Amino acid sequence: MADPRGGLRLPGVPRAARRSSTAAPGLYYSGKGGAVGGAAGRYLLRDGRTALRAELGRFAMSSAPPVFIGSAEVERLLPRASLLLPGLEAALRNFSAGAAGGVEQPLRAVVPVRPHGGFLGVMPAYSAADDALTTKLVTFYERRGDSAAPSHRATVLLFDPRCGSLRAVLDGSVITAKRTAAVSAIATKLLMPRSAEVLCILGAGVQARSHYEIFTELFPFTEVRLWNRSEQRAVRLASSVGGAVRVCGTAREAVLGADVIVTVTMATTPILFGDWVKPGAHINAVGASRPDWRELDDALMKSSVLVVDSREAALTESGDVILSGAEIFAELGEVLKGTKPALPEKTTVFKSLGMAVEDTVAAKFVYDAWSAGK
Ligand SMILES: NC(=O)C1=CN([C@@H]2O[C@H](COP(=O)(O)OP(=O)(O)OC[C@H]3O[C@@H](n4cnc5c(N)ncnc54)[C@H](O)[C@@H]3O)[C@@H](O)[C@H]2O)C=CC1
Ligand SMILES: O=C(O)C1=NCCCC1
Repeated sequence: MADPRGGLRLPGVPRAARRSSTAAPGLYYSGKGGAVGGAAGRYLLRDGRTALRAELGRFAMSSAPPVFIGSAEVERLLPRASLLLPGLEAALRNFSAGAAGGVEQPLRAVVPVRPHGGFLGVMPAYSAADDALTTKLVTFYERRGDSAAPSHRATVLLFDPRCGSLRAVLDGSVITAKRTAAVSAIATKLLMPRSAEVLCILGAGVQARSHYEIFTELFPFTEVRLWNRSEQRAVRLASSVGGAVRVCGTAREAVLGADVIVTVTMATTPILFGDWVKPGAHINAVGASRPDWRELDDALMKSSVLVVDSREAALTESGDVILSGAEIFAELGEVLKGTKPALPEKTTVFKSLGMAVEDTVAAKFVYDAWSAGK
């Protein structure tokens, strides 16, 4: 089987039944070379042998079979984060419109896994405008050192909103990387100074790459600077992206004079300080998603115009917002709608925590592209 994530286990279907069955409706895999079938099509088996058990038939008839869309396929169907911009802008506007916007999105539940320094986030949302219903399950673990294992892993479940049946299970890591960077790009378009030349990225992981990609696609920066706690990782990222990137030895060196700054680290104490920041710069603060974690210091938080994705989430989850006591000026959706001004001439901070409805938009985009046979 080509898809490295392997198969989804069907509830109530013994492994033996899955191994010895074929020619019946079932679970679909979309990985390249993976296998299989249309709506009434074949059931994929690890060894491709015969005879479907009765319980599998019963399960499969109860609803259309879900498709599994792995990371390589999500990447293929969503090659550029910028494809999400119109859908995300609409979703942000709708979210900030309250009930009239048709976005149902409770505050995410975050379960600490204390002995292992990890967290599980559960992020459900329904968007009436998209008629799409999803839940993302995302784990994030504070790294030990700078190990190569991903710190974040995610899966998105996409349901048929008409009846609640599961339509698709999608890799959520690519979706998370791209939708987060796209939302930062939306904030940047609205809030950055008029002539922005220097981009600075603090952090060199998954989000650093996705932010680099969309920011250099959309904006004409003349210089890109990168700093990471471990310089080796910054050098690796810089040499893999294809464009010119200056790796800086200190965060301060990277920040001084920058017009747009992106913080995408796993830091839990400030790595960006107000007295380094050029007046009028725009900052996308993407990390520090726990109430006691920080990326930005109090001076920067208090002296900037603060825009957030969700007020409720910022006041519950963001250490930078809660511990600094900074006042929230607007939600990004309010600025998009024009009910709050953008103020690009001021120093601005967009505090991003990530919203479930962003995953809804991205998952629907990927699923629709898959359904269209792209
Ligand atoms: N706002 C949103 O929608 C989302 C936010 N995030 C957050 O963005 C941040 C980056 O995520 P990824 O790139 O996926 O993580 P990653 O693990 O791929 O990269 C994290 C980077 O931070 C650096 N780092 C680790 N500990 C540090 C410390 N104590 N101080 C300074 N640097 C440190 C690492 O060297 C690495 O370059 C995380 O805080 C994550 O939780 C992630 C997904 C969505
Ligand atoms: O929105 C997300 O997805 C995440 N946000 C904060 C950290 C974990 C993932």
